Amino acid sequence: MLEIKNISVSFKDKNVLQNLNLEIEEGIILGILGKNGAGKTTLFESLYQSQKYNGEILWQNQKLLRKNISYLETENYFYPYITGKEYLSYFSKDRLPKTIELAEKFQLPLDKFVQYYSSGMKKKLALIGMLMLDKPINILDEPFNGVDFEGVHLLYDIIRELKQSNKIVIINSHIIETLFHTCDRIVTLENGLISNIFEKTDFEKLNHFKFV
Ligand SMILES: Nc1ncnc2c1ncn2[C@@H]1O[C@H](COP(=O)(O)OP(=O)(O)OP(=O)(O)O)[C@@H](O)[C@H]1O
Repeated sequence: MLEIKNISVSFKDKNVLQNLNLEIEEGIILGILGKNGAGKTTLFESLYQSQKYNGEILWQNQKLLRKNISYLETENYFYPYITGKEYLSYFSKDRLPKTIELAEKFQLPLDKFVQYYSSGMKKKLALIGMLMLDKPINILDEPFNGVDFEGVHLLYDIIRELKQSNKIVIINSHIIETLFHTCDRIVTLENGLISNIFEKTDFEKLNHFKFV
């Protein structure tokens, strides 16, 4: 279980997260919906331990450590003169064949310098690297952005596999249909806390949902 307990984050006089609480069980794919500036990135960075916060984040009853979590950020930055294959070799070590298989499914030109990749290709490359880290908790921030039709379907399969391996996946997407398709549960982030929790059977209600 991942337990987020009374997390608060402030920037100067702005309280971005205010005593936010959330529990996520293993094998759950959780979607987060929030308006621009609602604090999703701040929450992800707190989970990733790159943002200072007040409160507690526990994984299996211990303080959550960076080694247990991976984070696919919205923007992906690469050294331009590295090839896709060289990049992935840093992550995969003993799993290079699996990595290359995934890259082939995504039709990534692995021998090209990353500087010649499109933004969708960079997203796919970063995603494969992240998957190879094989962490129990995985944050995907806008993973569908820039990814082509076939890539989206591959990503659906990958998320399904992560669920089958009992991993936690936290997804932020402004394309609600992608959340309907992938998530077991969707929460809304408003005024610094989790304002609603929708289970799969309630997703229909989100079609009419309005933020306060
Ligand atoms: N380092 C910072 N210093 C000051 N204010 C910040 C900082 N980081 C974020 N903020 C503010 O905190 C609020 C939440 O930002 P955050 O990036 O977490 O929102 P978000 O939900 O990820 O937004 P978006 O959907 O636009 O990416 C915003 O008002 C933002 O301006």
